[in-house]
Amino acid sequence: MTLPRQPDQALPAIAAGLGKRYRRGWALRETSLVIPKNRIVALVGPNGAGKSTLMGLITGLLSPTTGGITVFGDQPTGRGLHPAVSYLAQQKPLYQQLTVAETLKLGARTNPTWDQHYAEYLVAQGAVPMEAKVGTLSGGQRTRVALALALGKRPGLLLLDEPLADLDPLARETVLRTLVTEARTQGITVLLSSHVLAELEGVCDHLVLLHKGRVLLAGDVSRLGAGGTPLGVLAMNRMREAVREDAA
Ligand SMILES: Nc1ncnc2c1ncn2[C@@H]1O[C@H](COP(=O)(O)OP(=O)(O)OP(=O)(O)O)[C@@H](O)[C@H]1O
Repeated sequence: MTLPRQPDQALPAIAAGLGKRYRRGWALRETSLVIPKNRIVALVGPNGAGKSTLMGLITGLLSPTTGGITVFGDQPTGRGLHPAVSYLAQQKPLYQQLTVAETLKLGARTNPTWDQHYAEYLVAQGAVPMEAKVGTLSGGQRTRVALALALGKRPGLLLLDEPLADLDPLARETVLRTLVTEARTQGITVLLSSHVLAELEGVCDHLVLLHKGRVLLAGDVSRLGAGGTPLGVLAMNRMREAVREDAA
């Protein structure tokens, strides 16, 4: 079994001080963030707030216009993902014609830190048949395979860009429960973007709230909501405040 990569414990998972401008304007401005390790982070904000852009900068698929970003102390190279990072985008990167077993084999071929036993265990836990073609699986089963592919790499940081959007509420809950268990037991930092604040409640212990390309709130939920305010209420209150400030 391949041992999980152990990022330097003294370094944060993500440290950023940057801006990102597309042709149409700034998607992120003066974004300053430090995300410690071993957190399950809710990345939330309205449409167009800059969540996917931030994910793209962390993966190195995008590069900052100003400033910089580090992931476990390293600057993204732009030549593929950091070895300790797994990224699961909304459109799950799976080949419909491959079987689940062939999909995992591909994971093994492309990831030096691949843990086949662990990936098979995650698939089996979801009762997904190994010989089934990916194209014949249900949405929930496909998400389970995509998650096994992402976690089989044994990442230190897992980025999930609205991965549960096409699942029914029960499947969402099951996948989230698996995710939290694995993140907690394996010491994985997870950055999870979602519009459904309620489903992040009790799952995420750290909040990053973006609005119009700015960080409105960032930190551990226990610290931000000192009186035990739930994550969803914290985020909604701060967003309403920002809308009022914009209107004033
Ligand atoms: N490739 C691109 N070219 C030009 N503008 C872009 C590009 N990608 C994003 N943008 C713009 O940057 C801003 C932030 O977009 P981004 O996709 O990061 O937001 P988001 O928070 O992920 O939104 P959503 O919740 O709708 O997915 C938006 O104004 C968007 O129109």
